[in-house]
Amino acid sequence: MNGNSPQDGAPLLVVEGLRKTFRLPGGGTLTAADRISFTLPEGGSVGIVGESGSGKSTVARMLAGLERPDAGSVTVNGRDRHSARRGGRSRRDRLARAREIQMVFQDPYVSLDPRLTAGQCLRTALRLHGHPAVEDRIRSLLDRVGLGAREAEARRHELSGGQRQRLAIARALAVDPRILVLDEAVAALDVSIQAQILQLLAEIREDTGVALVFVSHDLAVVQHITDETVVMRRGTVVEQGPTDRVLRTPRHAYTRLLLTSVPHQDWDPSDVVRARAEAAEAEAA
Ligand SMILES: Nc1ncnc2c1ncn2[C@@H]1O[C@H](COP(=O)(O)OP(=O)(O)OP(=O)(O)O)[C@@H](O)[C@H]1O
Repeated sequence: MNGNSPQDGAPLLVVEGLRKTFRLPGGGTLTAADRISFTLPEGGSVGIVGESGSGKSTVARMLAGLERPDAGSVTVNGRDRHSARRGGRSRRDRLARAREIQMVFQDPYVSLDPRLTAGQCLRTALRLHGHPAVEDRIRSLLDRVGLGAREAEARRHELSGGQRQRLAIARALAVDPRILVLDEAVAALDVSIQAQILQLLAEIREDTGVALVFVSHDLAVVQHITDETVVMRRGTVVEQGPTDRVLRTPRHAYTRLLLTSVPHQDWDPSDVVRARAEAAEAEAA
């Protein structure tokens, strides 16, 4: 991993009071995220869960620096990622910031250059960040994510969805990030491929010590890969804590609704309707 080690005992990532409000085309505003706070230790893993529109991607984008918060701060290793500098940021600053946090999206198809083979894609990422793009390094990155010599020569349309996501993860890892933010990174994959990618991410975390921020609408997905979970609803955090505790003994009616919505043996969709009514009641109270 690059960079310095965190100051004694301090979390690697500290998110404090983040807020983002968008102007709507017809006038008016929408607060997509408000008062979002959590921490992530070095090598830790946190899940951000909630239904569609709850503000998860907005938070992920603020972490990665793709969206500027209206309030609050994102600090990595004690350094504020959004602090304004006179004259703007230099290219070097921007690249250094990108190396701290890398992001993997739901659909890597759009973010992969159709002209480049998988090997060339990694070479480009390494060069951009000033790493020597030596063949050994490219091969070991591909190997790290379970891609071989055939895939190294393939372009994006010649790779399966799972292979494309493996390549996107390899590209993110090319710069030795401290933190990977994965925004619905397995949502578009078949369940069996999802399991393989989740297993791969767990191994990468174990081997490299990279910390994970796992954004998902699916509680079953965060259950296996995160230590802590943050539950978002309509732009705010309704519950957060150790994943085991949140999933076993949810305190908020909305978390119970999310849990009830996960299909399982003897699952009855009418339970979801009931849980939704309870969540609405709890909100009105
Ligand atoms: N650039 C934008 N301009 C206006 N509104 C936006 C913008 N980006 C997001 N929103 C709105 O902010 C709210 C939160 O969106 P966000 O994408 O963060 O939610 P989400 O939980 O990630 O949902 P999904 O999983 O469906 O992407 C939504 O109501 C969305 O329409």
